[in-house]
Amino acid sequence: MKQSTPDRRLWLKNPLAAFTANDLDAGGGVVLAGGLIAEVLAAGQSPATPCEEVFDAGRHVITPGLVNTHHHFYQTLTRAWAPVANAELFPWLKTLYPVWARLTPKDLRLATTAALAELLLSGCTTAADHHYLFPHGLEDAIDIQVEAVRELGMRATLTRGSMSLGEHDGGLPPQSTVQDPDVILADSERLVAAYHERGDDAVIQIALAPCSPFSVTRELMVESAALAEKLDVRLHTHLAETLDEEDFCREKFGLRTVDYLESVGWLTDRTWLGHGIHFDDAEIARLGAAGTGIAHCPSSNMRLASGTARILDLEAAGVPVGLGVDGSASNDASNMIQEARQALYLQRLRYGAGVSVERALGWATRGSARVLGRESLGEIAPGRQADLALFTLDELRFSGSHDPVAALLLCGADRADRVMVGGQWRVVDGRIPGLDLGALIAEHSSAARRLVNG
Ligand SMILES: Nc1nc2[nH]c(O)nc2c(=O)[nH]1
Repeated sequence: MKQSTPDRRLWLKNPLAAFTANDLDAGGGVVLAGGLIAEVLAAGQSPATPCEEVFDAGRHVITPGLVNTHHHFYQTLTRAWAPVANAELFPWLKTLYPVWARLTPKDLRLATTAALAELLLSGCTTAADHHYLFPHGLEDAIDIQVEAVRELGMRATLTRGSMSLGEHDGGLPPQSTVQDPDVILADSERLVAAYHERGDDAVIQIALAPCSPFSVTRELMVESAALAEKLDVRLHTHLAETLDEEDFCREKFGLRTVDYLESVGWLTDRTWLGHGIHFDDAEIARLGAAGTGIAHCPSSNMRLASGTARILDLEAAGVPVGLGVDGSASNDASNMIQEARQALYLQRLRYGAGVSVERALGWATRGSARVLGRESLGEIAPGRQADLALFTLDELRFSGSHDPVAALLLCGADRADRVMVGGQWRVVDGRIPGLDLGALIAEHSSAARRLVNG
């Protein structure tokens, strides 16, 4: 497979259509050089200087690489598991924790690769993961994930998740799944030193991610915020996902969720929150003033019947909004282009049919990049990273469609034909070069069976 090299310019010429996530017209295509977008050409324009390589994009709709802001990769091993198929969050978690506690290093490697491959094939170039289970033998969970990300050539924000509030102390998770806060904080510091890259072209970033109000002590939230400040990394947690969680916060801390967030020093623009559903008007205004981001997870929120996030109100208040597929035990897919469709339709139910396809694609691209603090991603503009997804409309599902960009979501695109990360092709003709998908599916499925059967 021919890859672009720093000294060669590649012109993706005359696409069928392009969504740039800004006002630029990319009808003439995009010129890439040195891992960056060098030029965005309006219809009829040619590159300023000749390009060594030209790719005819006449069959392709080009978008920025999609960015996923919330996931739990390991949960690909517990998709569509009958005991929790019809459960809401708290019983769902309580049934799944003991299963997840049996996770091995091999399971996590397979689950991470499966999740990343599925995301990549759906047009996703940057993925955030929230890994919060570190059973005995899996202390190096994030190290395993780093390897898998590098093998697939994607970008990732891997969050060092944690649980420290077990059942004995009034929390939800079994005692066997929680860790000592000192161990959590020391490992967090180690991971940032080992892997966190800074700069526009960063491949791996690390963030700190105590799991949720009902699985983490107040003290760990405070100490994680202080550590994130010291190390200058981002903070992530679940918040305002369900009314059960709201009741828990009131009973345990005597506070509503946003008051709790503020009381532990997390109401800042360093933080992004998974879900963010149950906020009142005043809380939305406070989140907007603070610049705290939201990972909107529509499929999961419908699957677990958690509620509908007030995304347009959040955006109007200044909250950065991106999309997350959430863990694959509550979606149960890891497909970013489908998630954009789910977001479009769920938000139309709340706000009406005026919510546009472009707005939903904007959440999946530029919005998500902003939520992860990665403004060099998520947009087709000169100087941005050359992370792109190219979709064809050759399948039956698109036949008879007219507007190619609208067709992506309205006709239900589910797979990219080509995906590029930092100027390198990572998906070609709908396949990931070098990945034996059949073998991965066989091994991953067998690991999943072993895991649930104990
Ligand atoms: N959707 C999810 N919500 C969660 N809260 C929590 O503490 N863990 C989870 C999770 O895995 N998924």
